Amino acid sequence: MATRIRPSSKRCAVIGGSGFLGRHLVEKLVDRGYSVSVFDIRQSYELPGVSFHQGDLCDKQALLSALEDVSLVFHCASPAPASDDRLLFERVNIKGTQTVIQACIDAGVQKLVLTSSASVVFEGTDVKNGKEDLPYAKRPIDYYTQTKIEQEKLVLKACDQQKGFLTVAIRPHGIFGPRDPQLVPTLVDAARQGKMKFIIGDGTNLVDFTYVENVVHGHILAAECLRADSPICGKPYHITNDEPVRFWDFMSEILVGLGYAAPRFHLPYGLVYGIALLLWLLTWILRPFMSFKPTFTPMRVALAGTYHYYSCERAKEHLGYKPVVSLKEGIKRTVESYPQLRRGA
Ligand SMILES: NC(=O)C1=CN([C@@H]2O[C@H](COP(=O)(O)OP(=O)(O)OC[C@H]3O[C@@H](n4cnc5c(N)ncnc54)[C@H](OP(=O)(O)O)[C@@H]3O)[C@@H](O)[C@H]2O)C=CC1
Ligand SMILES: CC(C)CCC[C@@H](C)[C@H]1CC[C@H]2C3=C(CC[C@]12C)[C@@]1(C)CCC(=O)C[C@@H]1CC3
Repeated sequence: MATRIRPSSKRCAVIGGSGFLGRHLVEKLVDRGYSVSVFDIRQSYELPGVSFHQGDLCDKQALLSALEDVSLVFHCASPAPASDDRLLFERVNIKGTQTVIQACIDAGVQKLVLTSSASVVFEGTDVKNGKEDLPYAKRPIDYYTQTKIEQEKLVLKACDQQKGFLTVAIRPHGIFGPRDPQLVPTLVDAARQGKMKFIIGDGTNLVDFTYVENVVHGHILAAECLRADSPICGKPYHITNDEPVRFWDFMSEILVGLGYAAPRFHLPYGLVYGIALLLWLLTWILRPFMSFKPTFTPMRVALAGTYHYYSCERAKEHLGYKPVVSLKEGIKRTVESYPQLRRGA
């Protein structure tokens, strides 16, 4: 009888490896001696030691060719959270994740590490030092979060120690760093349009912003700790910088670092949220006639005006996690990485 060759434990696949977090993860894995297959709907770079497989993760056959001889899979693909395409989120984050799980099982993959989000417990009201045992949001803030909840449940439920298919979910929050296409570019765009003069609320709300290398570190630790007898099987883990910061101080540091003025004038949270909701409704009604994307969506206002920071004690205890880059250093590296976004550039 032919014996099945056990895939090398240093051979892994990163689904979503062309994206912001995915690429940082791929680079670190290569540094650590892994050979990596990237599966993504697009290819955005080339790197020695990395093979690229372009395809849609909803296509099992396409996935299977990228998972050949792979023992460990990271799934960090998702449509952009700013999209309001509910069907796309459902197709990719829910149905696509079912396909990823099935493809992993069919290909004999032993470990699946999902990039979830700490927002799966966030309903638009304060979360202070939230732990992993908080219930999933009953009223998630948007379709993106709604489908991240379903996605996480699917992956954690698929964990089967008897069958040797092990899963774990990493819940990062507010990832930032070089090449991030969302946070800094959106902020600078708003500043260039003169929209960053106001602080929503009293400006004291603490939130987590997590430097991308810390998120990568959490993923790799989870993958390396995932064994049939480990307590981490089938569990979610918050990964943060462990340095909650005032939302508006963080935004101001980035803005000032890039040469823009920090916001100064306060506006009441309820008023801004109400206006954002009205605008959102209006753009939704007028969608067939015009396309207009407001900067201050209800989701962004909720994130800008409430507390949302999370405990990473469980990750420290079970994974040996400790942030490797401080918030101050992360901000410095991020600001330096965007010369094209500096004021006047
Ligand atoms: N950024 C953040 O602050 C946070 C992110 N997360 C999670 O981290 C993960 C990575 O996020 P981030 O790096 O910021 O996102 P990116 O959009 O930069 O990366 C996601 C990648 O997945 C690709 N992708 C999208 N749909 C498919 C598909 N159907 N098949 C194959 N590939 C696909 C994207 O391609 P394309 O760009 O063409 O769509 C992109 O290359 C996501 O799961 C996100 O939910 C969690 C918490 C916070
Ligand atoms: C215009 C300003 C008020 C806000 C500009 C910055 C925002 C674009 C970002 C501030 C918090 C960020 C955040 C996310 C995306 C970018 C921000 C809204 C996520 C929604 C990304 C995906 C997640 O899983 C959760 C994140 C929470 C924080």
